[in-house]
Amino acid sequence: SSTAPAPAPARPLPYEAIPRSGRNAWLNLLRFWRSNSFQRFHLVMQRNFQRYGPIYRETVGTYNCVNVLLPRDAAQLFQSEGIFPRRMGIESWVAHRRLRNHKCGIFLLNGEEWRSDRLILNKEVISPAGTRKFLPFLNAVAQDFVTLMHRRISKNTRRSLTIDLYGDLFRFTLEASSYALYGERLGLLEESPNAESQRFISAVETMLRTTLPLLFIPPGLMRWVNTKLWRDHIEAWDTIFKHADKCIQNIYQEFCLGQPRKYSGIMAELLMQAELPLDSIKANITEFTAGGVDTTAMPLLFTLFELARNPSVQTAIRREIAEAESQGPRELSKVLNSMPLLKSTLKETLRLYPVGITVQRYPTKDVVLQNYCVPAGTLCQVGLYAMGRSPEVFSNPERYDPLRWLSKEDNSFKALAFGFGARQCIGRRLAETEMMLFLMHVLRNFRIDTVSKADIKTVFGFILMPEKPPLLTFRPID
Ligand code: HEC
Ligand SMILES: C[C@@H](NS(C)(=O)=O)c1cncc(N2C(=O)c3ccc(Cl)cc3C2(C)C)c1
Repeated sequence: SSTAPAPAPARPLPYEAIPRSGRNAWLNLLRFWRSNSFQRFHLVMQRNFQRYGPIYRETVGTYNCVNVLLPRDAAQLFQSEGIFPRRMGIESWVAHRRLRNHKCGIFLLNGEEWRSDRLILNKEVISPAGTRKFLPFLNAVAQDFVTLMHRRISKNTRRSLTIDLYGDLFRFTLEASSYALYGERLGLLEESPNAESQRFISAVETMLRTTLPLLFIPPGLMRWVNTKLWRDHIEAWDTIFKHADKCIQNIYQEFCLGQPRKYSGIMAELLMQAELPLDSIKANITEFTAGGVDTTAMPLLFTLFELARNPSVQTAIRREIAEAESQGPRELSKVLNSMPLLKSTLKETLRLYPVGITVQRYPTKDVVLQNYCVPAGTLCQVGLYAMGRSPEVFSNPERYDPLRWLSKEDNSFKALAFGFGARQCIGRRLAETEMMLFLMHVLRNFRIDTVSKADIKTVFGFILMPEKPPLLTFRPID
């Protein structure tokens, strides 16, 4: 029998017809500014998707953006990113680099400049070969963290330790990423962590906190509206660059005196390859140093909290770790690849607590999203926080269930916490490896518990973070 012709796809609706949140851009900005909505940006987006549907347009100040949350629209968007994918720039960061005559790292570069640096850096930072080289460095630091916790527990008779892990996690991630980058231990996990590195950690926090209000206002205006905010921002940046410069000088000095024979970190490899000029190496290593602290510490805190309030998941992971260990001594990367549940646990944490709450692109050609025609060059972003908690995308979204990632279900374009494609997070392998090794050693040595089973409220401070850090209890496993 003749099959009826498939209905012609409806002609895409015009861009102007996309539902809009709020009418007047400047009124929006004022409202945002007054109600300090920046910190709840992820929740505002989630509510807007519930109100307007899977696509809506937002104009806040000079910022105009199309927001989507479904995997298929993310796929459409990435298909039109071109060979020089671009996300929204951060004016205030670029302004600082110009002020101090520093080069920009790949995060701030675009076009050919970005691509040439990125391809060179990929080999040492995100490639499997590069990852295998720095993996033992991360493992040593994860083991030292466990030693530090045992030392603290042995100091009290209760044989348990209840602490706010915030500060310790920042010290762990800075110690680990610095060791992988510079091949040098900062000594942050010893009794008296040195003050200079502590100052660096708080400078990264200050810089991120002061970035937020600057995101939506042109810094030219900002300098006059709120000079203290601007001054704090610049001061924090100067501290960050001074710290990174000191680490780089140490390595550069030794390198000039004689090339190290064995692998001594990402920075030394880049110096030896000499494919990037020194000022480009400095600009990128500084980004990696600062970008490797909060971004990796937060998901660890959220994972420990979720495992504390989901003891059955915690037990299942502990069993997987024991199983992986019982296969006898193997190369560490093979051990990590034999722990799918642990890897899915990280995915589950990043689904509910995506460090970067959105992924942004400017499509290079017109793209159809939710049957609307979006012109090339329009800023579009995928709301990761809203997607991760949308019942349209994930069944029982509120349930912390890492096994969902191991089911036969089609999860394509659902795990976007590290972005997508050629411009995805270059620190992805460093972060994943660091977090897996940390959790492997911590879970093998301690049972994690928490009193409060209530959800953690999150705030957006350029990084998604807990409003109040949870209190966790560590009990040694004899
Ligand atoms: C060592 C450095 C480093 C670490 C650690 C790191 N990042 Fe990144 N990340 C970067 C850099 C650099 C970029 C910019 C890459 C580019 O533009 O080519 C980036 C970009 C991203 C992007 C944008 C990707 C895109 O497709 O636009 C996301 C999302 C992201 N990171 C998420 C994360 C998450 C989640 C973590 C930790 C759980 C993390 N990052 C840890 C360095 C890092
Ligand atoms: C949170 C998320 N935002 S995103 C990229 O998705 O919009 C993110 C993901 N990966 C890395 C970062 N970084 C930082 O934290 C940071 C600090 C200081 C400098 Cl000099 C460079 C950075 C980068 C951009 C590497 C931030």
